Amino acid sequence: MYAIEVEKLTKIYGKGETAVTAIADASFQVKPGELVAILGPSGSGKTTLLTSIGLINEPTHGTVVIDGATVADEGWITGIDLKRLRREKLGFIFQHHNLIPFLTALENVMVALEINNLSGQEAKSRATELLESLNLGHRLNNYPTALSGGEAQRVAIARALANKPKVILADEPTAALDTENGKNVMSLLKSLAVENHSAILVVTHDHRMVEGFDRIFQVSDGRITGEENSDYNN
Ligand SMILES: Nc1ncnc2c1ncn2[C@@H]1O[C@H](COP(=O)(O)OP(=O)(O)OP(=O)(O)O)[C@@H](O)[C@H]1O
Repeated sequence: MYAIEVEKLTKIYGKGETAVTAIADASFQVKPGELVAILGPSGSGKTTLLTSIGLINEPTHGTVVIDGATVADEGWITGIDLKRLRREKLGFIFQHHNLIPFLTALENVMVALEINNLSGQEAKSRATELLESLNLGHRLNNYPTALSGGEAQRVAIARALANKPKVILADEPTAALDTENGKNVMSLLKSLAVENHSAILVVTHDHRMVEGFDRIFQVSDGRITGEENSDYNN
């Protein structure tokens, strides 16, 4: 079974003369454990593609299937609990970390677990373990303002992975980082694809960050115009 199946996905913002087709007829599948990059210039539709798959942005046309569940077929399927699916199946990593400023690193990760009904002590152990595996064991009780950009982004990654989602969607996760921290975040995502068997879709406009990805989609003007595989190097 595929982790993500997208068939003729189209997203049009607005109506009439001001309508913008941000994504047109995108079709592809991603297997569990696959790491896929979406590359393309600003405004080409990368974020729209991700938010449509991430059940945030209702597709105008086409089908979206997440982990075997059809969630959109010419619009959201009524009766499906999108919030629950998002919570249980998806991990979202944004360009800026979006950590909750008044919670510590540990608490930021625990919140994600508690929303999924993991109790206090269990949530604490799992969050601690995750943060330690990301070399943040010494930062558990720090607030986001006391973390470096790379550390905060790793906390956000821990939070996105806390519930072992089948699908991880990352929108420019390295944009706020220097090259070295950016490469660290990418290699972390790679190892998590392997260990958790999650499908990972990463939007970027930085060619240097996509070494070792299984596949690379080129997006231009709302269309997937090309696909390269892992021997891509730049
Ligand atoms: N909420 C919205 N309402 C109207 N138009 C939108 C909206 N969001 C995006 N667009 C338009 O859709 C197109 C694709 O935008 P999108 O943000 O998906 O591109 P992107 O490739 O992610 O860009 P960037 O790399 O700059 O983040 C652009 O023309 C944009 O102006």
